[in-house]
Amino acid sequence: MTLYFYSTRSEYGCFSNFSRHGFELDGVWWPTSEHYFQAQKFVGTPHVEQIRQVNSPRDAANMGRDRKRPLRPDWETVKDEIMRRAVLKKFQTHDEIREILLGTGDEELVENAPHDYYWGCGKDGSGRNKLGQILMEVREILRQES
Ligand SMILES: Nc1nc(O)c(N)c(N[C@@H]2O[C@H](COP(=O)(O)O)[C@@H](O)[C@H]2O)n1
Repeated sequence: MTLYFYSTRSEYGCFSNFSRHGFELDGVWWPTSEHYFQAQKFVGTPHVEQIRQVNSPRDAANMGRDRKRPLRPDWETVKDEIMRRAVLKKFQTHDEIREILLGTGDEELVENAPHDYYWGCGKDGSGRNKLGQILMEVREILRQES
């Protein structure tokens, strides 16, 4: 069976990077994994702290996607690893969502994001579902740790 997630208000909403599950990484507290992921696009600049401090993950995403801020040149090669680090730390930090993730067993996890063909499955299901894949990798790591 495939388990789909997207909205933070629906079942498995805690799998979304927009879920309000903060964590400490790189010596500071991040309100969501979306904040961390978007901020890393601008590592070494003041935009990192600006994004960390915005209230909502939607605002963090809008800032991160705004190409008036110059994207770090190696972004395409580092973005998957950055997402993996953030998602792992999020689920290591919060017992209740770690149990939800482990409770999905070996089911396939898919981010049902209609406009995102990289992190999600896209409108027609043909997307790469990288976030779902990373969640399944993280689930395996957590299983080994438990
Ligand atoms: N809730 C939500 N809304 C969107 O519009 C989305 N694209 C996603 N997917 C998430 O977007 C993040 C990556 O975005 P960019 O690579 O900066 O475009 C990542 O958290 C996806 O899971 N979610």
